[in-house]
Amino acid sequence: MLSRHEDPIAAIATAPGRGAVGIVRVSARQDLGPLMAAVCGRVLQPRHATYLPLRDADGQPIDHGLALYFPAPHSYTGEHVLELQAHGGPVVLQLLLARCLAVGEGIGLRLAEPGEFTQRAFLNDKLDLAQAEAVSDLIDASTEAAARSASRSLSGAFSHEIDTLRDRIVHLRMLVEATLDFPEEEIDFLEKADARGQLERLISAVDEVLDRAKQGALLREGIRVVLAGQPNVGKSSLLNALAGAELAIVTPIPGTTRDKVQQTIQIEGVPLHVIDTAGLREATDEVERIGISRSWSEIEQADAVIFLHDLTRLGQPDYDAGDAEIAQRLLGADPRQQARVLHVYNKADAAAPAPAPLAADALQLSAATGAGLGGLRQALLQRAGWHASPEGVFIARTRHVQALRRTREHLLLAQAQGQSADAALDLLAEELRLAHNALGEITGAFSADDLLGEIFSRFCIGK
Ligand SMILES: Nc1nc2c(c(=O)[nH]1)N(C=O)[C@@H](CNc1ccc(C(=O)N[C@@H](CCC(=O)O)C(=O)O)cc1)CN2
Ligand SMILES: Nc1nc2c(ncn2[C@@H]2O[C@H](COP(=O)(O)OP(=O)(O)OP(=O)(O)O)[C@@H](O)[C@H]2O)c(=O)[nH]1
Ligand SMILES: [Mg+2]
Repeated sequence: MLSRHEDPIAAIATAPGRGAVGIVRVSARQDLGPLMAAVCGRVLQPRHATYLPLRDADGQPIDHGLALYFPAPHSYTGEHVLELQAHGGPVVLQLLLARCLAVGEGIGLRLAEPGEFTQRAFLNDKLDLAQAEAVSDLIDASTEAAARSASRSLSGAFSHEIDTLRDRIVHLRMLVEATLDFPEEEIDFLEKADARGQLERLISAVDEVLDRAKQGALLREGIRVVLAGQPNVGKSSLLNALAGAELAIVTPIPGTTRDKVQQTIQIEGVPLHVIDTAGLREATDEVERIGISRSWSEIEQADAVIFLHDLTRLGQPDYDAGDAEIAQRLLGADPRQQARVLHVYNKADAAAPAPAPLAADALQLSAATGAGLGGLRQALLQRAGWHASPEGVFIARTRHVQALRRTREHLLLAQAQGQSADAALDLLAEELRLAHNALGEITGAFSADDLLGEIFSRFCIGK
């Protein structure tokens, strides 16, 4: 990874687009005195907002604004930071930015890459990697619950849990390494410290954090729910009912929806990306055929599939044959496929009650009246695996969940080594080392360069 002392020394600057107030932000390891003198006309008092004219090369004010100077290391990035807060028009900000870049040419001032301010904060130990990711997750949060849990992760709640686990692994590693170094005292060291008990409790603690991280990842990423079924069963009506808006076209004509319609809704703060698709049938029309093949590819990528049926048509031979054909392709013999699929019967308002015995976990509802939608929302949350209350969740990513899973696997292997009669201590030590490494990837103690590049390049410009 990039060493903390070899990061590029170029100074960086950025300005966002339109807003009430816009900030040109400069971060550099080099002295910003000359830049301040040129643009602000004076040396600023550290960490105090000063109202002054921001001047161009001819000494003419570009704007009057607030200037803030944060001398290193007490800044967001840990470098010297100068902020010029001006009126938020794009032209004003571009002029101000161009002026800074011209004055800063001597110190190599250039435009910042996406995420580069936060990357520098990470490289200068202001934030760990999980906190840096939380900055981006906070900005991109699609629900209030996601924003609150991102803020919790940014404050270090998640990192603290990881650091606590890491300390416990380090302690165990120390015991085992000490035993390896002094083999004659083997039994004493590990027995006396109850190393086996410690390892067992550590695995439970990892399980607990893993569960919370899964909830956090769910809150960040949401799940993809596809509405599938024969034409005219009410898929588009159900999307509209869930979203509370007329998003998709609804008509009595079978084959109305040709292309997918996607909308993100939230249920208890969990984002659900709901996708309405073209009704599934033997299509004769070329356009419809393409639509239907898209439906199937959406179904393949879904986390959950709502297989929608029409209560008013149950028992009609053509209709039943159509459903049977879809069921065969959708469910097959694979139990994992079946776990994804939720059977939902629509048009309960227009049908005689339960015309045929339905599967035990099937839901009945009416997209037209909204009856039964609450039950569907709960069933979707359950399918998603959501069982937390948003207050206790910190934001997390799939990357974190995977690292925790690998940590857990190595700890289990270490435990297996420790339990065998002729415990191979060197193998146990190795598994603990691997568990330590896997956990370290979360906060960035052991992270490859390409991973860091990937994480920061996904930030918006200016963070
Ligand atoms: N104007 C402005 N607002 C902003 C930011 C910014 O960069 N500029 N931030 C950008 O994301 C966030 C705030 N993040 C910040 C984090 C640390 C420091 C800072 O000065 N840290 C020093 C001193 C800490 C202290 O006094 O407790 C330090 O870490 O040493 C500033 C902003 C949100 N609002
Ligand atoms: N009575 C009643 N009619 C409904 C209900 N939901 C949908 N409909 C009607 O069923 C017809 C088809 O609804 P859509 O939502 O367009 O059905 P779809 O499954 O999207 O159809 P395609 O796009 O053709 O695949 C429309 O006339 C709707 O008004 C319901 O809950 N009750
Ligand atoms: Mg439709």
